[in-house]
Amino acid sequence: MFSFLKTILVSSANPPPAEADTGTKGASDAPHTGQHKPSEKDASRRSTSTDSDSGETTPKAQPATSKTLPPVPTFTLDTGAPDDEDDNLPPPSFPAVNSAQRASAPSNLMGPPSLRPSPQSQLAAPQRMAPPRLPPSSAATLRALPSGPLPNRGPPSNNLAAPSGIAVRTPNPRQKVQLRAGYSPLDWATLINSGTNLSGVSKLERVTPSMLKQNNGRKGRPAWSSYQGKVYNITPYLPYHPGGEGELKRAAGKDGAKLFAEVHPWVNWENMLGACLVGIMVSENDARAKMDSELEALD
Ligand code: HEM
Repeated sequence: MFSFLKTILVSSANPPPAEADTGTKGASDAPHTGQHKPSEKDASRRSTSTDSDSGETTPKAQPATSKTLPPVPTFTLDTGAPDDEDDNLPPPSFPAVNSAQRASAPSNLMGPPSLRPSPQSQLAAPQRMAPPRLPPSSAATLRALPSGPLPNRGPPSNNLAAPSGIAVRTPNPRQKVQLRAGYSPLDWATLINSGTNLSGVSKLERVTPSMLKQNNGRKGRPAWSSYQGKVYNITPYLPYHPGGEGELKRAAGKDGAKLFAEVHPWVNWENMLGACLVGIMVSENDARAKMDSELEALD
């Protein structure tokens, strides 16, 4: 470490011989000791430089002089010169000259000093920048209520409040009913997960159209309804139906798939009515043929 520093000090104390006449090439060849011994290489270079002096065209590095360098710009600090000098400066480039921020900002925050208000008005002015003023058309658009179902969501609630606070009815109101205590969707989920048989039959049935029609929920009979070939006993679900018993009864004794799909295609009836499965739909002929074969087996 010390020897290295010593080397540097000695080197700076004994700089290598000036080579302005031979260019800068020889500088890198100078030994670290600072004792520049002219080698054969240097001698040959000197001879080359001498050749160039005598007319060769190899370009040489020239020392920089004030004639070749561009003038260096000078800067001076503002030492409290009068404001009048600043009035000639252009306004700051941000925010843009015609922007809403600039238009709505207090003038003491923007613009050249010549536009600044007097000290009295500065005291009264708000210190925060006011929000940008929107044109009347865009303000109305922001406040407009959605008129139809929102994308990827269920039908909108019909209790949307207008900005004025008055409830407005949407064109697609929900027809949900107030369910009695103990008949919420959660209560239904608890019931079907309890493993209780809600079908009203001991084994799966082959249900003919006439059988389906007969079990329509009237005169003490259960209400059956078919969905894609499967028959469900919808009687236990009636008080739990969010759309009301009356709506659900419209599907009793018949195929309810069309009505169902018209109102809430997103509801999974298979999951909700699994515990209510009565059987599968068969044609009258199938049922008759089955009965015949069973009678034959008995003979
Ligand atoms: C047996 C099969 C059915 C099941 C499991 C069922 C289930 C449901 C469920 C879970 C809801 C709430 C939907 C929600 O919150 O998004 C509902 C609502 C409703 N259901 Fe059903 N439903 C059935 C059949 C029917 C039928 C056949 C009709 C009409 C004929 C009907 C009419 C309605 C109506 C009007 C609503 C309220 C409106 C709405 O939620 O958008 N439902 N039903």
